[in-house]
Amino acid sequence: MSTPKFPSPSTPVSIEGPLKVLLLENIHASAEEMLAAEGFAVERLKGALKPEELEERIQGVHLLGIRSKTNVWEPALAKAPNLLAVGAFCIGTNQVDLKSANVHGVPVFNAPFSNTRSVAELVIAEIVMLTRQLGDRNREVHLGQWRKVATGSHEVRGKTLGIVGYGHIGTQVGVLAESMGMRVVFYDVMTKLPLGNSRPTANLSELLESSDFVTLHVPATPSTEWMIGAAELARMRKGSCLINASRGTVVDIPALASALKSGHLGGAAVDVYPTEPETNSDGFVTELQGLPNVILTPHIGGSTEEAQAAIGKEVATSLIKFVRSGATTGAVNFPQVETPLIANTHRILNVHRNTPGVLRDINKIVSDLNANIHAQVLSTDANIGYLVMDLDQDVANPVCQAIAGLHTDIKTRIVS
Ligand SMILES: NC(=O)C1=CN([C@@H]2O[C@H](COP(=O)(O)OP(=O)(O)OC[C@H]3O[C@@H](n4cnc5c(N)ncnc54)[C@H](O)[C@@H]3O)[C@@H](O)[C@H]2O)C=CC1
Ligand SMILES: O=C(O)CCC(=O)C(=O)O
Repeated sequence: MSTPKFPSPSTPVSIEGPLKVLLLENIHASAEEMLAAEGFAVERLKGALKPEELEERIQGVHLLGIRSKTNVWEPALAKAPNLLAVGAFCIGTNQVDLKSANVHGVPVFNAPFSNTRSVAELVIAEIVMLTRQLGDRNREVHLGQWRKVATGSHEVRGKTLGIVGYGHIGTQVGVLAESMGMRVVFYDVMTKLPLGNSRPTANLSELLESSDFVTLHVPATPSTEWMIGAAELARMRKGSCLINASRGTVVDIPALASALKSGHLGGAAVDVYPTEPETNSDGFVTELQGLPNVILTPHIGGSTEEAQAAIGKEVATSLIKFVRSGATTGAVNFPQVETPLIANTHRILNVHRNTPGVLRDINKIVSDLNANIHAQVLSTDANIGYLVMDLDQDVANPVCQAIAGLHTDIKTRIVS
């Protein structure tokens, strides 16, 4: 295992004036309202930032909000010693280097199911659209062409839907599909409770071979990278359809384009791509453009007003709780601590390298400064320890300064 790249601060996090928040990618106004109501200085931008732009803009920022398109990697984290937390206003967190964020003492919060239903509903719509070739019929009539045909159009009732990744979204899709009379099978690396009449397949091949529609709902991980390539597409039934609203790295697009051009697949709906534009004004090119019965959408699976408003509130709530009390419950990359504030104390939040003797050194500082500990909670993972400590108000500041000077320190601040 490679040695993590820890930062070496010697002072507590600098917070002078209002906390600085940078929200990117048109995050819903509900988040800005909540964060501004806390007295934070919020800047909200419409688009994503390229890595080099982020490295520039992140300096001095305390809270960063992103969606799926801004990559938060080590070079940016290294330039943001005051960064307290990242809010991913979405489900996926593959765009953040979670390990780097962890060793920089930066918890990453997401919204694990606020847009789940929106994705599931889009997928259901696409199943019907694909089987009735609605995209093509719609385009033709707009162009003044009248092609009233039944050939190749089917009802979904009685057809088999194969769901790859039977998590939050996959299960919702399954429940909705059964209500339309579809037979549902699923494949997941974990053992999952089958909802309704759905049943698991023994492996991915069995699912591909037995489904009329295959829909993908896996996260972007090394195990899902290009998991649907030429070999997997060849296993799918002739005339069947593929739907990908998961991540662009899951499907080999050139292989999908070949399977569609050859007529092996009857159609596809694709919402996510290996490379996506950063803003709505950038152009976009994919090999799938212009192919018959192919629905292409611009990563809008979770883009409904309901989902975005809920995500804005959910992630802003996590960020505010973390700022005010250090609560890390729900952070996807951090030891979990949530403990009530104690009146008339000051709270020190300390992230440190998880090496032997750190707690001894910290407690020696506390003891040397004759400070009384009202509460102390430590939670650790392989690389870091996260310590929440409530002290008498008059000693908290010198204790915080001294802890930040330890060679094991990563990030320290006071909540008062
Ligand atoms: N198009 C869009 O706008 C949106 C896309 N997404 C994407 O959808 C993904 C899934 O979201 P959720 O259902 O909420 O996640 P989830 O974590 O609830 O479910 C994912 C499931 O995939 C399974 N899985 C992981 N690796 C697998 C593999 N190699 N083979 C088979 N199964 C595997 C997991 O065990 C889990 O059950 C997200 O990670 C995100 O990338 C999420 C929201 C919106
Ligand atoms: O709406 C977005 O920005 C991203 C949606 C998504 O892909 C997710 O939630 O993981």
